[in-house]
Amino acid sequence: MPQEQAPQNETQTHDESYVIGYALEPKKIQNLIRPSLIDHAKKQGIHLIPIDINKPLIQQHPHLRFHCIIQKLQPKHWNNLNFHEYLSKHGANTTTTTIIIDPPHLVQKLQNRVSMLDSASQLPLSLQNATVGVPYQVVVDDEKKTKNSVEEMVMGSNLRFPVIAKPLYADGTMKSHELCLVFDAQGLRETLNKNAAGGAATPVVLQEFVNHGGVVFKVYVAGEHVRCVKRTSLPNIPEDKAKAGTLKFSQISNFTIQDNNVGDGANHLSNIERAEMPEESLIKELARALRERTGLNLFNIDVIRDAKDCTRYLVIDINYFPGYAKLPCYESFITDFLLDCVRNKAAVVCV
Ligand SMILES: Nc1ncnc2c1ncn2[C@@H]1O[C@H](COP(=O)(O)OP(=O)(O)OP(=O)(O)O)[C@@H](O)[C@H]1O
Ligand SMILES: O=P(O)(O)O[C@H]1[C@H](OP(=O)(O)O)[C@@H](OP(=O)(O)O)[C@@H](O)[C@@H](O)[C@@H]1OP(=O)(O)O
Ligand SMILES: [Mg+2]
Ligand SMILES: [Mg+2]
Repeated sequence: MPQEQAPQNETQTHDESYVIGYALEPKKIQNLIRPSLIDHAKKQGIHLIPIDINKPLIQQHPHLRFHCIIQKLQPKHWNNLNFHEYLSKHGANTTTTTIIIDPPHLVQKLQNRVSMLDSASQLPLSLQNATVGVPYQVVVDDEKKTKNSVEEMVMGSNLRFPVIAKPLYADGTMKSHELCLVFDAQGLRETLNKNAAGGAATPVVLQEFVNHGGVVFKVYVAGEHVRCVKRTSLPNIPEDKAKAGTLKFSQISNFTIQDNNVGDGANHLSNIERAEMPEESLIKELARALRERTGLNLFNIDVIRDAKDCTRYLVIDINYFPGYAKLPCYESFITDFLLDCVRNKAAVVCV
């Protein structure tokens, strides 16, 4: 359907026909809004319409009434679009409500690796004897770096090497995904002193590295819909094999076994194949609890399982609006969520 043309029943008459806008950056559109999704959604009465993220929404698609809008936006785009102006015309206090999925102030909490994990700490979850927690972590900012020696930082906390240094701000930039495994005090000194061109400069979080068998469980959440998949992770670091210095890496869970710089390819494949999935009830409870804690609908949770204690799960990362297209049959996963939003508006938290 050309962008300017409204779906035939655009003036909202047919119960089973809905207009969903997507306000996304070009890369996300390319990854997510594939013809297979557009076709599948259309068969369920959902028309997916692109929204230009660089101009006010009120100036776009004058003949369309959006039932719902999904978005992953930088603040400047949020300002450009001026949803508030649009909502004052089509918002909650009018008869033609448009719902915008997930408010930016809640999404922002996932863009800081401290507030992100706060939502996952002390979860009241203990199913089949399994517990879910977060790794121990400390923040090092410029002030702390100047005032304390590396030895003081480590000795003064419960941190033990190896640690992972992660940029504090997980704001979607390439830099925010540049992580560093740090094996000793010298490695930490180097990591903290890197300049802008050299990776993890402050502010960073230093997070306890937990051996977990080289597999990360990615739990994708879209409202009440939940799917868990296994992906590549860092291999175990044997305690008796002392390593020194640092190892930089980025977005390792996207690596396949063809990527030859992640340990031994064959071992990784079998690690992933062999790893048992967490109990479904645990995954569902975790997703439900984090939906409640974060107030968000669209996110994924990276979870690892302690290699020493298979009942101990740890949330290490939460991402807003992740790469759903990596899920098998993601088309129905996304469409079912959108149908829930438009049919049962009370079930979603929105702007
Ligand atoms: N505390 C930890 N212990 C062991 N491994 C970890 C830990 N934290 C992260 N990792 C490994 O590093 C990878 C990247 O870490 P993390 O998910 O925090 O980074 P990210 O850049 O935010 O990732 P994403 O691409 O999912 O947004 C994880 O998938 C996991 O393999
Ligand atoms: O597409 P985007 O730019 O949103 O990238 C997201 C990426 O999806 P993609 O790999 O399909 O691109 C996600 O991968 P999975 O967890 O689903 O594996 C994850 O890395 C997010 O953290 C990224 O969002 P960011 O943190 O950078 O905002
Ligand atoms: Mg991650
Ligand atoms: Mg992340």
